[in-house]
Amino acid sequence: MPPSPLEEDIFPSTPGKIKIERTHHHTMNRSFHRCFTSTTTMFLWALLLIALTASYLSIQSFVDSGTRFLHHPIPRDHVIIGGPHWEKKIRASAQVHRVHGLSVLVTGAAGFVGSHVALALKKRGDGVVGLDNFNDYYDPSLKHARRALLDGHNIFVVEGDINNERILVKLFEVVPFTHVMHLAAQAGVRYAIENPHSYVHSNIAGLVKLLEQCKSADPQPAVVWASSSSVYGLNDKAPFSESDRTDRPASLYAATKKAGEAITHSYNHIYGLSITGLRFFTVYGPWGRPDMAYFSFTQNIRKGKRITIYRGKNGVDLARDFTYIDDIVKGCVAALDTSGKSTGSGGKKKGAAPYRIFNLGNTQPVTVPTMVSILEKYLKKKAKKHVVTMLGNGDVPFTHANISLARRELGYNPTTDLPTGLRKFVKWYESYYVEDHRKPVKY
Ligand SMILES: O=C(O)[C@H]1O[C@H](OP(=O)(O)OP(=O)(O)OC[C@H]2O[C@@H](n3ccc(=O)[nH]c3=O)[C@H](O)[C@@H]2O)[C@H](O)[C@@H](O)[C@@H]1O
Repeated sequence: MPPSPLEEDIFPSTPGKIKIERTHHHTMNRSFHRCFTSTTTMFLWALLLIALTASYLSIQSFVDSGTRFLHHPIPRDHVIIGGPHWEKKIRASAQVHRVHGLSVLVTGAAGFVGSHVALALKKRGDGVVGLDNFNDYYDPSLKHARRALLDGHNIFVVEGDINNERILVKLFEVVPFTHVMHLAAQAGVRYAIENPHSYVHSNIAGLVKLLEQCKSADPQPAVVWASSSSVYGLNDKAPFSESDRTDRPASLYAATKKAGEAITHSYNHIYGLSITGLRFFTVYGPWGRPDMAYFSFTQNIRKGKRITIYRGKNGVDLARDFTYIDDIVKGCVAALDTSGKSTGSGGKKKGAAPYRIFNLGNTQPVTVPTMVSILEKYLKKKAKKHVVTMLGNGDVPFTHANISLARRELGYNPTTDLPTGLRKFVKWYESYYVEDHRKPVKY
């Protein structure tokens, strides 16, 4: 007998947008018929219905006010998890096509870094299965376009949340993954003020769900995951080294990434999971995230709309160690290749396993106004700049990576400077949005 497909929960695992299910529909219909027998009872029923509708609407507005900032996987009832057809697709996608190739579960595969890493792995013959909840933090159509790209390379992206244990269990039942590249997260530094709970949901609860699955798997996979340069927080010793202080986060986003480093350490210690955390420094490039400054600036400069440039204390320009996506991908792949094995199985540790953290930056900080002037040159248009001093929004004044450790251990060697990388980004942007007539969503 074919296994019965598990349909994705009607109540998505990400809280929020609740679909009201019409239960007991037929039973209620019958009762209505019995009761609507006289005009008086009809009138009373009408009154009752009005009262019920009013109280339903007020409850609904209460629910909305509590959850309106949580963004969600777009509920797609047709998504089926499990069943022979689904399993066949997963196995085909996870098929390894080279000697000693890896079999990798990439979470956040429809995301910016995830889609690039998934493609790079597949192209060299590794097996890749993607997982992504396609939430609406930014335009989901871009995520679906990235998925289509992966699909064209025979990479199957499962639509589901890392918090959905049933999906994780099922995936590991079908494929004995050697590695997990964990890139699914709630990104964005300043958005944490608006929507703190989504950071806890994805970056803390989701991470633990995934690690629970990895620790119980047999064989245990090695885990490589995305931390962030933001963990350095108020550290002012430049450039930032992995051994510098990371106990003064400036945003909740940074705090959840720092918590992730501590959480992964405990799984490494207790269960023998091999862990590598990568501190990414403001990654940018083609197929990037529309919520990031370089992307939304491009969009607004093209349209002649005003852009807001944040400035730090005493009128100091903010600076970022912008890192090009291709360099980051090489760092991710090298981290997978050098991860070493997890030692445990089925939740039991058998010995010490590697626990590593690396900066993946570019080592050349550039100020935000300089980044804007590079864009102006490529877009052949002046930006309408609105400069504001912004304090306490989660931003740090500058980031600057010391990458000696990644150079030594991963052979990481970034080669793309900001002008070169932005030129490639603008070229992609114009082909994607202008030539293909897609409409960018406002950010
Ligand atoms: O390095 C990292 O770990 C982080 O890099 C980026 O965070 P951020 O550096 O804040 O990137 P953007 O949001 O693109 O901002 C870049 C710079 O532009 C500035 N900015 C942003 C938006 C805006 O409207 N105006 C503006 O001046 C920010 O203050 C910041 O200095 C990513 O968004 C995070 O997800 C990532 O974890």
